[in-house]
Amino acid sequence: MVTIRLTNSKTRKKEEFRPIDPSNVRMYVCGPTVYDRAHLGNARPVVVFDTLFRLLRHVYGAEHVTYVRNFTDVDDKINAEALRRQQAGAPGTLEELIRQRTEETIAWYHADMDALGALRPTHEPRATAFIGQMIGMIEGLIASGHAYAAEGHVLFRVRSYKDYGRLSGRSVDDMIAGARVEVAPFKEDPLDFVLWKPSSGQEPGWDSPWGRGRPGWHIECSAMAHELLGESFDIHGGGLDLQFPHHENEIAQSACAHPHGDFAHYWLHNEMLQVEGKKMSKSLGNFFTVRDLLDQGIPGEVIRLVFLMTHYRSPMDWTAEKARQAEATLRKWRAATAGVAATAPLPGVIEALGDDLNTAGALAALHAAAGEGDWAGLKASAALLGLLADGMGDWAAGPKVDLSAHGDHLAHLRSAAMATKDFSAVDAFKAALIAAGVEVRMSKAGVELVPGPGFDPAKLEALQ
Ligand SMILES: Nc1ncnc2c1ncn2[C@@H]1O[C@H](COP(=O)(O)OP(=O)(O)OP(=O)(O)O)[C@@H](O)[C@H]1O
Ligand SMILES: [Zn+2]
Repeated sequence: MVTIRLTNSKTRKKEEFRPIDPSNVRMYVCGPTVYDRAHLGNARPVVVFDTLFRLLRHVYGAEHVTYVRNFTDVDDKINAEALRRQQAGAPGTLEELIRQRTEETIAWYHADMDALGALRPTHEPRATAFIGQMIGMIEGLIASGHAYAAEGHVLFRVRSYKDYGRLSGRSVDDMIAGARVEVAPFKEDPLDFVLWKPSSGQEPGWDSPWGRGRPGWHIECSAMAHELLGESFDIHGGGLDLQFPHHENEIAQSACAHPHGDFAHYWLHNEMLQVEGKKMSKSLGNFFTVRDLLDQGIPGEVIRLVFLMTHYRSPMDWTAEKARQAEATLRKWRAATAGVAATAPLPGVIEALGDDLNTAGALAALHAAAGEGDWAGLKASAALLGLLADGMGDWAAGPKVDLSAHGDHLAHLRSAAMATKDFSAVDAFKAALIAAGVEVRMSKAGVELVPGPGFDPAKLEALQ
């Protein structure tokens, strides 16, 4: 059996992965709040945990891994978007508009993540389908003294759970000093967080022992993980931005509601996709969506490979240069493996992935195989990484590229040459374009550049 070692945020150590039940390895990953298109940062955990899912399936058998990733379809951001649409004149009740928004966003999410070669998880529960379980869990927490109802809200009593703060390594008192905790008159302690809150007529709500209301975000994950994976399961994942408070709160609720279980054994957190040193996020406005990149003609497979080039626990940026490198690599690999029958994944790839999902190391093994001409091993290894799959889209048509700057430059050289009668610069630039696989059409009307079948963006880049 292959040994897998994972860095467990709970212990801050790289540990050997030992599943509770090798015939049913269980993983929960926090999914998206479905109010808008996923940005590129949102795609990072999808690719990271998809890679882990694929590795686990390879090691334990595809039938022996259960992967749950939820959709948070009850959230104030969704309500706000629906309300905005209604105010802009969209027909339908608020409830219908909310439903429309979540349906539409889930469909986008599936299309975008499919394009990245991510397998659909075993279960994709929607929070709104588990409200009964959430209410049940909250009732249990009240009964055991870990939660209290006040003014239509139910709050978790943070100080009733002695290990609160362990995952993120914070003390309760530091949190009070540092965190933006909401002080509300009905809270016993500013740290206490919401399990349930009242809904106005405008907001989606469900009947509960505390009146019509809706769950807080944290309890959603605890209830869905419990329902689908049980009191104790193997891996819980998500972005590092969720470690505190979301995951800390999930642990506290679950540990107190199910004292005989131990919730997740291994906690994994992916680092952030950044833009100029800052987390890509909707609130900062420094984002672009996966769909933006796909629409620019960048194949999903290229986006996936760019993610795999960086270890999941390191921050990373998206750069055009990385995309070009990834694209050149995939073009080469695709051409060389066409018609080749895949054998088994290379041992070096399994070993690297088993070492805390060292995807960069796995890719190095693929490059080495390419160097040796082991295309059968490379093809099998690429499949394990979710690359070179058949029908991964836009490749046949080739990428859409913007050659207008090169076209303008060529036109400029030509008009200069008309004056001097020296066409050597024009000829040299034209030859370089052709060498990069660009078809050059020059007429009196102007210059037209079209990427040809052997188009190589890296060579084009060298011309600028
Ligand atoms: N810049 C990023 N890099 C990596 N992962 C991210 C980034 N931003 C969000 N995530 C992850 O995306 C997943 C979905 O998160 P969620 O839907 O809550 O994001 P969001 O609230 O839309 O994002 P934002 O943080 O931009 O408001 C979570 O696992 C979260 O950790
Ligand atoms: Zn969660």
